[in-house]
Amino acid sequence: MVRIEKLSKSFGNHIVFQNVNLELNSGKIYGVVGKNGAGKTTLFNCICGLEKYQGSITSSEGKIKDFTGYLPAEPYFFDKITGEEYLYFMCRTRGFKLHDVEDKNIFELPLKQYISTYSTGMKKKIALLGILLQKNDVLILDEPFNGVDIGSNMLIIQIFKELQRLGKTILVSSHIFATLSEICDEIFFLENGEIFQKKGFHEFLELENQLKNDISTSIDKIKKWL
Ligand SMILES: Nc1ncnc2c1ncn2[C@@H]1O[C@H](COP(=O)(O)OP(=O)(O)OP(=O)(O)O)[C@@H](O)[C@H]1O
Repeated sequence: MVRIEKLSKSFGNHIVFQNVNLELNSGKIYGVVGKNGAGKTTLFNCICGLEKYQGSITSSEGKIKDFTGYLPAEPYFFDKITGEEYLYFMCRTRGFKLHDVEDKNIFELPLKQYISTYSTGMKKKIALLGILLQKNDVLILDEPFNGVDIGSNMLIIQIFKELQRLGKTILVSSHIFATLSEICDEIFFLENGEIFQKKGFHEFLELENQLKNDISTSIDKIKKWL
């Protein structure tokens, strides 16, 4: 379990969020939604130890980075590394050797090619495959569905369900609300520096309606000049 207590993060005078308290339990899928700039990536970076913060983020299982796989919205790769080398590297960082790499190539990626030649969606898939092969207990995924083809999106959803069955913890951000409401046990809504926890079908529906209401003013405006 990951426990987040009194978490606050600012960049200079800009408060991203304040006094956030969350618990991430095993076998659960947590969604994160919020407007562009609401703080989703910043929250993930704090949990993964990539940003300084105030408050505490702890786990009874030890150091969070030792059992957490992070998929950034725009994954970074070394120059001149092939897909296959990357997957071997990712497993090596967890102290084991990767076998039968082609058999693990569920996204049918050209593993002998340099990742620098991959498309945006292919880069996301190789990064996701890397953290899946590591067999992390916690997965933090920043917009995993973005830029990925329809079939792979369906596959990713099924992978999430399988990981949940295995007792893993998933924290996932997305701008596709229907996908999140289908797969998540809880959705965290970031707004104006606060996080609101939504649980269950009715609260998800309420949140979706709230998000729809938020855009109604803009729609009224655009109708006047479009
Ligand atoms: N390194 C930084 N320095 C200064 N401000 C930052 C930095 N990183 C993020 N911010 C600011 O923090 C806020 C939250 O950014 P963040 O990237 O977490 O948003 P987000 O919810 O992930 O947005 P998006 O949906 O567009 O990906 C934004 O106002 C952003 O401008």
